[in-house]
Amino acid sequence: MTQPFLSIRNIRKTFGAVVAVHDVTVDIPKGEFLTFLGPSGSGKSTTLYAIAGFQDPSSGDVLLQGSSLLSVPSHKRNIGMVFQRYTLFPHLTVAENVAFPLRVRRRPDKEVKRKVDDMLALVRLEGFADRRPGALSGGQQQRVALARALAYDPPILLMDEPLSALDKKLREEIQAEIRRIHRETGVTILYVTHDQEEALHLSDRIALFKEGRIEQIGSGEDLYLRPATDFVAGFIGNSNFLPAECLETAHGSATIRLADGSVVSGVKANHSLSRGQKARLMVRPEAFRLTPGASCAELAVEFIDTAFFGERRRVVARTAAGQEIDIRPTSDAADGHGGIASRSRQVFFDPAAAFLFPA
Ligand SMILES: Nc1ncnc2c1ncn2[C@@H]1O[C@H](COP(=O)(O)OP(=O)(O)OP(=O)(O)O)[C@@H](O)[C@H]1O
Repeated sequence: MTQPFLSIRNIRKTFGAVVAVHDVTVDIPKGEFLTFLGPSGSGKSTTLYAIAGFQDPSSGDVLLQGSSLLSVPSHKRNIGMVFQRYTLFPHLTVAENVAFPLRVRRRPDKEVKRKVDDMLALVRLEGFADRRPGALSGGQQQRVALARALAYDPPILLMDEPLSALDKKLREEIQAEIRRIHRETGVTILYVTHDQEEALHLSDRIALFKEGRIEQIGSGEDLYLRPATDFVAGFIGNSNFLPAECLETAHGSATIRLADGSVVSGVKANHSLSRGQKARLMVRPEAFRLTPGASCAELAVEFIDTAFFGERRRVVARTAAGQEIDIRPTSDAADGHGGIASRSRQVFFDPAAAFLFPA
């Protein structure tokens, strides 16, 4: 087997009685864009800091091409870093900021000048070389931070919520830039965010953290289409969880009773559930249809509200059991249903596209 480029082995980190990271293991191939996603306090930053060398793990190891980094001081790990808060030196110009890591490494003047020009071109800030950070927008400052982090060609770039201080439009713009820079440089990126859209947009793979552990790791598609647990299903994308009771399971398929008394068979069940066990059926809002289809299950609802969102319409409905659910039919499928409120009707879903989890 080929040796992984970067290997995080059973990292655990405690602060007194607090276990920030329980046990995190992940192998990262060279050139991958891996995102640590998860709610606040789930251990993403602590894991990143163990790789950066800002915090020693209580146990476990971090290996770069097979060699442990733990005894290497942070500034000698050759890892670029970009953080949430702009960490530029305010008294230095943009060019001097970008040159800083090269000056520290005593690179010749000519090389420094060339590299600064290249980096400013990479982040599209040619012409800003002589400004000071205070005269730049937040987005421009983060681009300078990115240029500085990449100036000495580190093999790994760590980014901890680098866009969270920016507004939505700017965030999306810089996300596209980060993708381009990742493509052009081939640098291995580990990125921390609690924003699932950002994670889906940027990453080759996402490691979803929960309470100091990785709950599931895979492509955005894996996590969305094949969530291993109800936590993953609830965190990635939108979801409706309908309370259910398991009536029968066989060969990965279950028959269940929903709270309104209706019985649904052919539900995909990856977890072992026994007869009578309480469960939760997860149906994506876009998996509901307004017209029946082959082998679709039906659910009696009342439409409460509906709004137009371009390609899709959002419908809020209430089941006969009194639960509000979110439905996102395509707008053309919803044609003629748009203005209907407070009317009882059926909605339909394919049981094989729904997920059953233990309650
Ligand atoms: N220096 C510290 N001392 C004590 N507890 C800490 C310290 N650093 C982190 N923690 C705790 O460890 C847990 C994990 O924190 P961490 O910052 O890794 O989470 P996170 O997933 O990055 O969260 P966020 O998205 O809010 O930054 C939290 O409960 C946090 O309070």
